[in-house]
Amino acid sequence: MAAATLARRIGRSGVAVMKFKSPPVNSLSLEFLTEFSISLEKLENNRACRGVIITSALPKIFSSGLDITEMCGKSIEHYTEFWRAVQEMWLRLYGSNMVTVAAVNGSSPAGGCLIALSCDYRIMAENPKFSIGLNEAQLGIVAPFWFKDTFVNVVGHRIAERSLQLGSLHPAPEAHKLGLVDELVPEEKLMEKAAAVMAQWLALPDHARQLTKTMMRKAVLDRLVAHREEDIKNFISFVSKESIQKSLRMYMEMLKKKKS
Ligand SMILES: CCCCC/C=C\C/C=C\CC/C=C/CC(=O)SCCNC(=O)CCNC(=O)[C@H](O)C(C)(C)COP(=O)(O)OP(=O)(O)OC[C@H]1O[C@@H](n2cnc3c(N)ncnc32)[C@H](O)[C@@H]1OP(=O)(O)O
Repeated sequence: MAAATLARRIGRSGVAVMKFKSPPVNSLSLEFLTEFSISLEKLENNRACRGVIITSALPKIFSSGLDITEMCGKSIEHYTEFWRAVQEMWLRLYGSNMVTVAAVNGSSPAGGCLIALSCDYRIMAENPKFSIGLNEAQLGIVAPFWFKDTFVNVVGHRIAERSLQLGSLHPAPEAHKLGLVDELVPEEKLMEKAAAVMAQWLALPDHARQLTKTMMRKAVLDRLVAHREEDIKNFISFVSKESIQKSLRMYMEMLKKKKS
């Protein structure tokens, strides 16, 4: 891979640590997503690995979500490849047999939030400047049904409905209150806490935990598998609309202006 987006390490405890490292904001480009999926596949196939902690090597940002430039002014072929890579990443992570813990050490909008939601447990740094949520509506786009399903499975229908319609980004304390993250800890304690949670989950026999996880997640995973091609078509037709392209361009401009 051209860019070193991820570092991973499997300790004697059978736990890998994956650190997102794609400056400036760990946006999920096609290359990043491909590398992430391959890394997950390798860990999944490694019998020595029973769990993975996902965090960021960058200060203040866990992941800024899907790389918006991948959805602007590109060809149908590119959109197809990109969206398939997004689907693949989610199918691997949400369907993983490993214990997955997100150590959310920075802001995590949209696709970044999806990664955290797809893990078994979320611990977030208790910094109110860090926020997390599915804010797609704020960009004038719509979270796909499997983003929504993943969200509903974590926080329940009512909270998900309100949060999705408003495209809310919840500061860490609010995210904790809503159940979007399981725990808040001081930033310097995040990895220590993630390791402790991991040890607790790994204390159970793998087969019982894995079968239970499959039972809880299968319906949602199967729904995307059954409608994968249709979902790609929907993405392409949605993102190809001039009105959507305009919204995305304006959002990127707003991000740039914010700096000046
Ligand atoms: C009913 C029919 C339904 C059909 C539906 C079918 C399909 C669905 C269709 C579409 C769904 C698509 C789903 C998308 C999910 C997503 O993930 S969209 C991405 C959402 N992400 C965001 O909104 C985050 C935007 N970024 C920020 O808020 C901030 O950057 C930050 C993360 C909080 C960091 O702030 P900070 O001040 O530290 O940094 P800067 O803002 O200065 O950013 C630095 C640099 O990075 C660029 N950038 C930031 N985020 C992104 C990104 N997501 N993609 C690409 N580039 C990004 C930013 O522009 C700066 O660039 P520079 O000015 O050139 O330095």
